[in-house]
Amino acid sequence: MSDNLQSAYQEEQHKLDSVLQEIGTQLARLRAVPVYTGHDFTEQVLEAGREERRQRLIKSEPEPYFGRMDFEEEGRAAPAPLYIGKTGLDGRDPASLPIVVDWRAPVASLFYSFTGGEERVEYEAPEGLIGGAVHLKRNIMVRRSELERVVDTYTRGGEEPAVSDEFLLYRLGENKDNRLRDIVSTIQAEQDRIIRAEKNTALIIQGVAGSGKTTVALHRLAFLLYQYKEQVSAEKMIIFAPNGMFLDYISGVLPELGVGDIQQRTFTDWAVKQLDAESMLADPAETLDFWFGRSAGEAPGDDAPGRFKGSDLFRGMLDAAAAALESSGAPDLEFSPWEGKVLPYETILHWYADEYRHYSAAGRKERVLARIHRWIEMELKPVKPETLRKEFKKKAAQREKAYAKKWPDFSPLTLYKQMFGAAKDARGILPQEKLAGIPAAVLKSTRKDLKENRLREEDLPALLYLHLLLNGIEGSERFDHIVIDEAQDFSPLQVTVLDRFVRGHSFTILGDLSQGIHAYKGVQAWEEMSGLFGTGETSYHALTRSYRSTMEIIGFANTILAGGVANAIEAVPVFRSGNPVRLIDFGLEAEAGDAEAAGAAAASAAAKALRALWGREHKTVSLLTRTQSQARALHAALQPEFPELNLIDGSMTQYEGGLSVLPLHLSKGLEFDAVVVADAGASRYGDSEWDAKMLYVGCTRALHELWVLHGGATPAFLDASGEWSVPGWPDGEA
Ligand SMILES: Nc1ncnc2c1ncn2[C@@H]1O[C@H](COP(=O)(O)OP(=O)(O)OP(=O)(O)O)[C@@H](O)[C@H]1O
Repeated sequence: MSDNLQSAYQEEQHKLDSVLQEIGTQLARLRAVPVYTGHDFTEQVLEAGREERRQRLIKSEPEPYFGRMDFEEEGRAAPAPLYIGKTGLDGRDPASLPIVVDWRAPVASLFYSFTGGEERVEYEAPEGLIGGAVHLKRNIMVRRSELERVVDTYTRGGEEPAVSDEFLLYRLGENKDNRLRDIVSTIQAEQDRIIRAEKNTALIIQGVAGSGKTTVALHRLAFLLYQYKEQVSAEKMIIFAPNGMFLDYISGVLPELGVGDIQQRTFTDWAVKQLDAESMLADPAETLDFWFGRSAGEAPGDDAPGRFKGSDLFRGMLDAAAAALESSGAPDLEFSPWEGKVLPYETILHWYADEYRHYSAAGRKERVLARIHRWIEMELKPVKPETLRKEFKKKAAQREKAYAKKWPDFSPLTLYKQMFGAAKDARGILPQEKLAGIPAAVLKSTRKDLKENRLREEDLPALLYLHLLLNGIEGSERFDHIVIDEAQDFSPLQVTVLDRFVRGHSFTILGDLSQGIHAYKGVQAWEEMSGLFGTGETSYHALTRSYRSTMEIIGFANTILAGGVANAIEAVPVFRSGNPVRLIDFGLEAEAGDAEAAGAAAASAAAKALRALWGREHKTVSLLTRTQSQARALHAALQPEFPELNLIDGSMTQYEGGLSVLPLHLSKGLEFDAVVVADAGASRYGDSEWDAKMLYVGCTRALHELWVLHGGATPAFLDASGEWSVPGWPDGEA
C-alpha cells in the first residue's frame, strides 16, 4: 500500500469510527423514547417520524456511505468533504451540514457527473446553479460496518491520472446471485442524467444490452420520490416488466434503495384486472409457443395479429367504431312514462349530445337516464288524485326500465365483438368500410376467439382503449409515473393507452431494438413511440456502454448485430477482459437425419459444458434453448446428472438463480455468470434479423463466460465472430 493510500485509509477509518459512533448515539436516543401506542393523532405522527428515523439509522449502520467528494464552493475559502450514502444522515445540530448526504440530493449529482477533467463544475440546487471545484473524489467500500476498500478516482493536482473505472471494474467483476442489485456507488454520468431527468416528460431510452436500463429506471423512481416528495407517491407509480420471474428478479432493488410500495406488474396482469376479464384470457404460452416454435428464419410480418392490433391503423378503426356508437348512443325514440305524457326524442338528444357532451358516452347515458328519472318525479307531483298518481308511478317505473334497456351498454367488449362480427347483437352503426383494412387472417382468428369468449394478450390494449373512449377514467385512477421496461415489445397502442393513465406524460420507457424478439407485437423504431407525444413532451437518450459482460462477450455479440441486424447500435464494452467465447460443434444437426441422435448429441454436449462451468466459481449458470419444448427435453435428459437444474417456464413468478435451463425469450432482462447456448446451429437459427436478435439476447445474458454449442454449420451472422471466440472444448478435448 502506498503512503498516500495508507494515510487515506487511516483517515477514512477514523471518519467511519466517528460516523458509526454518531449513528449509535442517535439510535440509542431514539430507542430510549418509549414507543407511543395511544390514539392521540399528533403523538402518532411524531412516533411515525421517530420510527422512520430509527429504521433509516439501522439501515445505514452497516454501510453508511460509499463515496466522498471534496468540493470547494465558489466564495468559500476551502473545500469541504461531502460523504454520500444511500440515505442521508443529519447531525444533531440542525444548523450543521449533514454528516452523510443522500445520493439523490442535488449536490450529490456532482459525484456522478464529475469525470475527472473539469476545472469548474456546477450543480443545480433549489436556490440556483452552484459552481465550484472538485478536489477529491473517493470511493469507499464499507461492509458490515467495516472499512474494506478506499480508491481515489480523482485528486486535484495529483500525479497519477484519474482511474475512475477501477472501482467500477471491481464491482462488475463480482459474481451475481439471483437478484439485480443497486448501483448507487458506481452510477455513471450518462446514467445519472437519465435518473435525474425532469419528471414530466416521456423519456425514451434506447440502451444496448447490459447498459443498465432496468437498474437506471429503478434508481430513477427512487430519485423522483425524493425530489418530488410533494407531488408523487410510491403507490401511484408502476413498473411494467415482461414476466413474473423478471419482476421477482428486480424486486430487491427498490427496498434496497429505501423505497417500498411501488407496483410491479406485467401489462397483461394489470390490463385484465382493469377490464375484469381474467377468466377470458387464453394462456399467453400458446402465443409464445406458436412464434418461437416456428422453424428458423421465418420472421413475423406487419400483418401478425399483435403488430396489427397495436398499430395506428387499428387505433383509427377503434376511434371510428367508438365514435359511431357514441353518436348513435341515444335511442331514436321519444319517452312516454304514461299515456298522454311525452318527453320528445329531440330533448333527450339535446341533453345527450349537447348538455353532457363533456362526459364519456357511458357517463352521458347515466346522466340522461338520471335526468329522465327526475323529470318523471316532477311530472308526477301535480297528478291528482293519489290513486291515479300511484298508478302512473308504477307504469312509469316499468317504462323507464324498458326504455333504459334500449340504450347500448357501452361495453368495450361488446363493441369489440361487433367490430369483428362476433356479436349476436349488432346494435350501433359501425363504419364497415373502415374495418375493411383488418387483415383477413386476423379477422378470422379473432372472430373465432371472440365467439368463444376468448381474449388474447394482443386484444387487451384495444379493449382498454375502447374502455377509455366509452367510459373515460377517474382522476384517482391515474399514476404519477409509469416505467415500461423492455418497451421494444410494447405496441404504440399500449403506450397510447398508458398515456391516459398517467399524469403529465411522466414516463420512463426503456428498451433495446436489437433485442426486439417479440417482433410479432413490438415496435421496430422508437419514432413509433415518440410520435405519440407532442413537441417538448418527450426526450430521447441512448446508452451505448455495456456494463454486464466481458469485452470478449460483447465483441462476439456485436458481430451478431453487425452481420445480422440492420442499423443496430453496437455496444461499447467497459474494459473488462475474460475468456474468449467458446464455439463448440457437437456434430449432428438438429433437424436433419436422425432427430433422436441429434437430440442426444445436443444433450451430451450440454452436459459436458455444465460439468465444466457449474459448481466452480460461477453462482448462476444457464442453458438457453430456442423453444420451451427444447428446454423441457434438455431438462429431462440432464436432470439425472444435475438434480439441481431448474426448468424455467413463463408461468413462474420466482427466480431461484443457480443452474437453470430456459428458452431464450424468457432469459430477457436476466443475467448469469455463465451462459451455454444449447444449439445455435443453422438448422435452429436462420439468417433472418429475428433469429440474429434472438441469439444476441441469449449471448448478452452472460457476465463472465459464454459457450455457444452448435450441431453442424452456424448461421451466417456468426461467420465473423472468430476475433472473439475460440473453437472447440477447452484443452483440446473432443
Ligand atoms: N453503473 C453501474 N455500476 C455497476 N454495475 C452496473 C452499472 N450499470 C449497470 N450495471 C450492471 O450491469 C448489469 C446490467 O444491468 P441491467 O440489467 O439494468 O441492464 P439492461 O440495460 O436492462 O440490460 P438488458 O437490456 O440486457 O436486459 C447489471 O448487473 C447491473 O448491476
